[in-house]
Amino acid sequence: MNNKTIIRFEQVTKKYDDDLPVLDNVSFEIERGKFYTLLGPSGCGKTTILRLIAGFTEPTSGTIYFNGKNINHVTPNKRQVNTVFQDYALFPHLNVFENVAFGLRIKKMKKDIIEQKVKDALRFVNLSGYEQRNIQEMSGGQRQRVAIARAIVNEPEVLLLDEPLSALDLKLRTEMQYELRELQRRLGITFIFVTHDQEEALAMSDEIFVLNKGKIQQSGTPKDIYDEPVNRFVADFIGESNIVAGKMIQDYLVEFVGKQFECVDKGFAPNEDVEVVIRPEDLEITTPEKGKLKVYVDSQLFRGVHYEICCYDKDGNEWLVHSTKKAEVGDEIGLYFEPEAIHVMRLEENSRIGVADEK
Ligand SMILES: Nc1ncnc2c1ncn2[C@@H]1O[C@H](COP(=O)(O)OP(=O)(O)OP(=O)(O)O)[C@@H](O)[C@H]1O
Repeated sequence: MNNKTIIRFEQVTKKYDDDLPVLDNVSFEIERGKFYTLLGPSGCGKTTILRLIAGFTEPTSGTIYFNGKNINHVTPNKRQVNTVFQDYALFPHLNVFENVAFGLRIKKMKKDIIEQKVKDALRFVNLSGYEQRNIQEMSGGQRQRVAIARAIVNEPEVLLLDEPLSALDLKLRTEMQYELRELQRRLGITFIFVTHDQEEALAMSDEIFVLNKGKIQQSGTPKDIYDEPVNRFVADFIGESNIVAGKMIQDYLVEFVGKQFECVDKGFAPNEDVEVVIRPEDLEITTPEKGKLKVYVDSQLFRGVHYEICCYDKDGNEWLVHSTKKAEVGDEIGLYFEPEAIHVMRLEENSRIGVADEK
């Protein structure tokens, strides 16, 4: 554990009933002052991780540390953590000021201190002047900000955000993404943000944990995860990918679709069966002779910035290409790619599931 670590999960398992675990022996570290995102499909255990951090539920086994102390049995109100819920959970009968002041009143703080703290929190979320408004008179985006103000007024060390943008329309959602990111920078505290939207995760985070079936599949910066997915699940879930079966002949040489290609990967067993990922934007359309692969154009869609071209090789593998060049349906074309565009992954069953587990 390094001295930046604020939260640590050590072999945490959570079972609700006698069912399969919702979280299965998960270990990871969260550092102070960074923006983390838990990303994964519905039911993968994201909210359960937040609930464990907040103290709304306890692990079935394993240990959760906060600032180096075991907090397994510490009640939620004793944790330096606040949560912003998906539905904001605001009190409809209280005005903006009283919503934000609620927790401070329960703590029996002095009136003038409460006033100062609420004012500061509302200023942070650009809602100065809205103190007396009814919650019903606030828009979706404004309610969202009240919910954030109510959480940060307690000066938590960690703010947990459970899909806080999912109720907003696309335009407002994008605006709030910028706002949240900026707010995290200004506050300098740790944000742990839950989403199932991969674009949102890539745009906002310092670090992403990709979860599936109660396990962390991969953790890293958005670029790490996009450029070097460790397995098929991550490659498929993050962005669009072409994934084909291959064989790692030796270091820096991989075979797929019956041909051998130079690549930048190493450390596999000789002739190890692998999966190969190439992103659609890393494929360049050429004449059939100049390409590294020959494919037939099956269909094409104009997507505004690029054409999305669907092709097939002689083995029947589908190749999706994003290109500013147009292709003709039915034509044979070449596909060119650099060695760096090839990402070699171990097969799912052997893959380094839970890179974070190894820390
Ligand atoms: N209180 C509970 N009792 C029993 N099962 C639960 C409970 N809470 C969650 N689960 C189950 O645990 C699994 C993980 O749930 P969790 O809410 O952590 O997933 P999630 O990744 O946040 O999903 P979503 O994106 O749909 O919110 C699901 O199968 C869910 O049905």
